[in-house]
Amino acid sequence: MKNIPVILMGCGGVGSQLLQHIVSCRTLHANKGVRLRVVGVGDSKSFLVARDALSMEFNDTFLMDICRIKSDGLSLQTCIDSGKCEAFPYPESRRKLIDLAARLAFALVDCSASSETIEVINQTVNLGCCAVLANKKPLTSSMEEFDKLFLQPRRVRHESTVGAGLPVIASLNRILSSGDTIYRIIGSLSGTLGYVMSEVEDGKPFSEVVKAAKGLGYTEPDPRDDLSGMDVARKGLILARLLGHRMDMSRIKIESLYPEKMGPNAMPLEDFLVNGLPLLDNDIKERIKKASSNGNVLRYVCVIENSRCNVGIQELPKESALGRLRGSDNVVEIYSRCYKEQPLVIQGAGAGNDTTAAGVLADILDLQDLFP
Ligand SMILES: NC(=O)C1=CN([C@@H]2O[C@H](COP(=O)(O)OP(=O)(O)OC[C@H]3O[C@@H](n4cnc5c(N)ncnc54)[C@H](OP(=O)(O)O)[C@@H]3O)[C@@H](O)[C@H]2O)C=CC1
Ligand SMILES: N[C@@H](CC=O)C(=O)O
Repeated sequence: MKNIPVILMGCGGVGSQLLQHIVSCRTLHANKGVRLRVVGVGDSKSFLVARDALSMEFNDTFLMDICRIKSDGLSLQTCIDSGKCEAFPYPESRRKLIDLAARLAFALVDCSASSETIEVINQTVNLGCCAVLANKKPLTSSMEEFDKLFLQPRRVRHESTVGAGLPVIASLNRILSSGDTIYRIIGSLSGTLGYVMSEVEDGKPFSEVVKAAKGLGYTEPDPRDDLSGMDVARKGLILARLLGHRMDMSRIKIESLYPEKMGPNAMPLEDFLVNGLPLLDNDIKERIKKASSNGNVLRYVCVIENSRCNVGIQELPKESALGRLRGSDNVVEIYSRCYKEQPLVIQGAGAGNDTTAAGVLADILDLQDLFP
């Protein structure tokens, strides 16, 4: 039986769902000759590690306790007295991770939405570990950090960073490996914005629909990351960099759905959700009404072409591939030498804890040949 030690950073919607998937797939994995040994779990405040991570692991009851604690909105610090693990506050936890990576090769899974994880990911990968990311931020900082991370490309997986569980990155890599040239990608890459647009089309207020998207686990921890277009821009940047374009976020033209005075530096999240969002209802409703009077719909679209990437709202025919999208579905159209007239199209649920965590789990399993 192959053993893959797993350490999870970030145990919110996606991370907790991943732990549940790991537990519920025990028999399936055993039949494939693989066992995932979860030896550490961290949230924003602390990091829990099995007492002897080289030989011990968290048992499934403890993993489910962790999920319960997190879904009750509590900190992992609550588990400190359980006697099953050692607990480390930040930043001591980072040192513990590096220390452990020197003795044990593990899969470090980033299900946080933090930009602070990149250093520890790079250091552990350098020491022989693997990294699996749902978090887009480590892939969208400087080109230098991106290059560092991909010094060991076989040890890094990040399928869920674009299109959640959809096989977007895998398809792109296969096309590129075959020597085919991709010259255009166009897509609706935000589950949140797709859901919001189609629900507002059906007559619901924008503010209510955004809050519903948050409740359904589609949005980023702060939904302004979605509404500002930043989340889509990050996905666009990841795809553009995979195509070989050495570009930074500053090169992407991004359209925001709220004014700067409602941004994270000007307004606390709670204030934005309660007081800011309703102020946007009318504008979006009017834009959608105007598009509808032309027989069109609004979709938030990402276009990558000629080493340029733009993200923003487009008015599109209702019957186009993008116009037909409903709910949290994403669609990605890839045009290349082989897919010239008719693009390769990937479509399906593009957000949600279940599908995202499933994508992360598939990435971990994909690493099995790198573990003894
Ligand atoms: N939801 C979705 O549909 C998809 C999400 N993703 C990505 O998955 C990631 C997680 O999303 P989601 O689960 O919805 O977010 P949540 O806010 O539910 O969870 C984030 C978790 O990360 C923890 N955290 C924050 N900072 C750190 C840190 N520095 N180190 C370790 N853990 C940290 C938080 O801790 P605490 O609990 O203490 O706050 C929380 O447990 C995001 O990067 C998102 O972009 C990708 C594709 C789809
Ligand atoms: N907030 C994102 C989640 C997946 O990346 C989205 O809505 O698409």
